[in-house]
Amino acid sequence: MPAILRGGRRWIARGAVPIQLSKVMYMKLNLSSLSHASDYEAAGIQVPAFDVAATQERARTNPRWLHIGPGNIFRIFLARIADDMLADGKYWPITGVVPMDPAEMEKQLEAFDLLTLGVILSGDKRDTRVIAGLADGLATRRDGDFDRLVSIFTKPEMTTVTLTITEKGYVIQDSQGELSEATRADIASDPYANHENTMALLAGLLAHRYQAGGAPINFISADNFSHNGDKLRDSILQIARGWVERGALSQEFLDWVSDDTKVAFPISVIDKITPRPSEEVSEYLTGLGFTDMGIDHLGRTPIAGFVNAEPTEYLIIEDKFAAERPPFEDYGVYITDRETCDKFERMKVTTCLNPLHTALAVSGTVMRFPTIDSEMRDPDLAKMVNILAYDEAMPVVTDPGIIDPKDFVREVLEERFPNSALPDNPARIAMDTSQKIPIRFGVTLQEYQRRGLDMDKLRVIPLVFAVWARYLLGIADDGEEFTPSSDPLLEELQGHLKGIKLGESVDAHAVLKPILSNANIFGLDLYTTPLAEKVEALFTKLIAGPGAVRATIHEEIN
Ligand SMILES: NC(=O)c1ccc[n+]([C@@H]2O[C@H](COP(=O)([O-])OP(=O)(O)OC[C@H]3O[C@@H](n4cnc5c(N)ncnc54)[C@H](O)[C@@H]3O)[C@@H](O)[C@H]2O)c1
Ligand SMILES: O=P(O)(O)OC[C@@H](O)[C@@H](O)[C@H](O)[C@H](O)CO
Repeated sequence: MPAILRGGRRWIARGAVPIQLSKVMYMKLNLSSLSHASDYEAAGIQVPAFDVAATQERARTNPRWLHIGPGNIFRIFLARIADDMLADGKYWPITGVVPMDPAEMEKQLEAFDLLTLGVILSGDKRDTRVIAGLADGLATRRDGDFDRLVSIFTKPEMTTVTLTITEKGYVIQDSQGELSEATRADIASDPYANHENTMALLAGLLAHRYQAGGAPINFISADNFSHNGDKLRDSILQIARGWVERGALSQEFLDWVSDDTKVAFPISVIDKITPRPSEEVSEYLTGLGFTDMGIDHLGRTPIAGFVNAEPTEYLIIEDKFAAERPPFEDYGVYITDRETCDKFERMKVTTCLNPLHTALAVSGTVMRFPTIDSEMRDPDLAKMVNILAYDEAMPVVTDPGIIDPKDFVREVLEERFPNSALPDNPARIAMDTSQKIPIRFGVTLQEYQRRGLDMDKLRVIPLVFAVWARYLLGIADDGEEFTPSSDPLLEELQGHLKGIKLGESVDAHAVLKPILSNANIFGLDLYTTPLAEKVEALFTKLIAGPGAVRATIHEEIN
């Protein structure tokens, strides 16, 4: 939203109500601009309530909390919690570690002296704040940074590692469930080396820590999947075991990593819809006077000095720690027993939020909806996710006690997804769908099987699987091409569907069998359920020609 000059004063349209700034300001987000706090205040932007430069300097030599994958959710949620702690005099600055492209560290974080502008969007309100919880930054693939990472990792006072590296960051197997070639190469290599795969990197860093005395440590995965801490532990242990089996490390090291009083892997659930940076928010910040809040790209991924998100947030962590940790519970985080985490996770990740998101992601992309909220204004799509939530998912939800599932799902369907201020693109959510399905749908299907519930009644779950298969063709419902979001199995899956053309007949069973029978994708072989046959029939309808996706969804849910 551009700034408007009126009588020499600068006005910014903020929602419906223009706010007036006392003077025109042009600034960049960096440490030096923080010394002009009045400029920020004039623009209604909250600034850190502590000495950021001094904290950053101290954090380089006195690290306490390491975060791997300092992307958007981290910057607006965990880093904000750390900022709040620092403001209260609790010394928990974060050292961010970029495990992939060092350009992410340089362009998205270091260019802004590690600061982030957090913009919370709801209705016509935008609450903007400078977040300074990230106090040091490393990129493992940058010369010299790995050595510094080892030195930080071996310090006993650095007791907590958090992660937001996406589901695929934990995967050490191939699509057939065998150890991947890259993992086998890591196991064959020097444990103490700088490994590209994050699981091997962490296993190797633990070897360094053990060698340096083995101070206890906590690993908290904050990625969106079932039993994230267990998966993290399992991947790290498999690699560590491989090293021990070939004699590169001692059994004592493996015993230490396996001992949860020494190395703890609590499970967690994190919830805050954090879309990619939006052009509208970029323009709004530019209108406030920032000259560096444009959106750049790393490959296809948009990056920016700001993060936009919804106001709602939940973080639930299992009370299982081996070492001193940030005082999370004083900052709105639930520290609770495993059962409560489990139930919350089942509610959020496997039933009441993330599966609905994936349903909207694949159908919205194929039907070319620009945002999730615009899909929620479409009666068919809104009805589709309502059926999915209330009729198909809710039967397997158990109340976690800390929030009533009925309230949670109502908030998701009536407030959070329809939030028209939140520019969330279906393509973001469609990323890595093959990795998400086993968690977002497979867990529910397994629960149906376990409880002997009737799967034949399911209408939307098979429809979503069929729309996903249709999505993989890379042809939108208008008959024109689109580029599917990245997914580690994209090429393999598209290989099975090669040659399919809209309007031409196809043997749906033959082309879909290799996909629908893959228990790694669906959590079970769909041919052991009534669903495979339904998916095949739906897929045949969905490829009947342009407009068939819209027509099939309409027909199935009405
Ligand atoms: N964005 C949200 O709404 C949201 C909400 C709740 C939870 N999460 C969880 O957080 C994760 C990150 O989301 P985000 O929005 O911050 O994404 P992002 O793209 O902004 O950040 C992802 C981070 O992970 C790193 N990464 C990506 N692939 C990796 C790999 N294979 N190995 C190691 N590191 C890798 C990236 O370098 C980056 O630092 C999600 O996958 C999800 O599990 C996101
Ligand atoms: O972040 P991902 O890629 O695992 O999933 C995409 C979205 O469904 C997800 O990010 C939600 O926005 C989030 O889970 C809300 O808390």
